[in-house]
Amino acid sequence: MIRLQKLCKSYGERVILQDLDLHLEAGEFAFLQGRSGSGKSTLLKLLYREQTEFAGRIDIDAVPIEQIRKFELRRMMGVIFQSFELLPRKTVMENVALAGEVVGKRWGEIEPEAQRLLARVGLLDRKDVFPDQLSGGEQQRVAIVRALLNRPRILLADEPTGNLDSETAFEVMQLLKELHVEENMAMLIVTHSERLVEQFPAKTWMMEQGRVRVV
Ligand SMILES: Nc1ncnc2c1ncn2[C@@H]1O[C@H](COP(=O)(O)OP(=O)(O)OP(=O)(O)O)[C@@H](O)[C@H]1O
Repeated sequence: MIRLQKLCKSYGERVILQDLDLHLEAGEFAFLQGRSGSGKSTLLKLLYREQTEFAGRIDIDAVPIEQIRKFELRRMMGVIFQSFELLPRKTVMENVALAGEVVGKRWGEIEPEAQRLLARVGLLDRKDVFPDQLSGGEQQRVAIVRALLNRPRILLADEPTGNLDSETAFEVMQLLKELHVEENMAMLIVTHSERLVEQFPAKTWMMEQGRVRVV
C-alpha cells in the first residue's frame, strides 16, 4: 500500500530522514514514535503531499506518489491532526461535508455517508452545532468523520490525542482501532504517548536520528 524506498528528506543542510525503507500494508495499523523534532510530522507531510520535495521513492499501491493527482490522493487518504482543524464558522455537518465537496461529490452522495459516520461516532444529534460547542474529544471525532467521509484506504494521524486528557485519548484511540477494522483501512498514527502504545499493542515505527526501526 505505502512503500518507502531510500527516502531522504532534508531542510537545507539538515538531514531529517535518511534512507528509509518501510512499508505499510493495506489494512495495517502502525504507530509512529520518536522524540520531538525527529521528523514524524515531516514523514506524514510527505505522505499527504504537503511537502513535495524528497529523494528516493514513495509509492502508493505501486504508483510513485508524484504521479498521483492531488484529487485522487484526497480520496485515498484521510488525515487528522492534534488541533482538530475544524472550521469554526461551519457546523459539524458542514465541516464533514467539506471533505466530499473538495473531491467533487454531490450532496446526495455526501449526506448519507456523513450521517452514517456521525451516528457511528455518536454525534449525529450534534450535527448542527458549531465546533466551539463541542468538547475536545467530540471535535476530534468530527475530524475523524471528516477524514473518513471519502472512504479512504489510509488514515494518517499526527498526534490525534495530543490535546486530550488520558481518558478521552483512550476513547479516541479505541474508536480509531475499531474503525480501522470496520472500515478496513490502513492507519499510521503519530503519538508521544507510551501509555497508548502499551494499551493498544501494534507495530511501531521508531524514528531516531533520521532512521526508523520497526518494533
Ligand atoms: N518547513 C520546515 N523548514 C525547515 N525545517 C523544518 C520544517 N519543518 C520542520 N522542520 C524541522 O525539521 C525537524 C523535524 O520536524 P518535525 O515536525 O517533522 O518533527 P516531529 O518529530 O514531528 O516533532 P514533534 O514531535 O515535536 O511534533 C525539526 O528540527 C524542525 O525544526
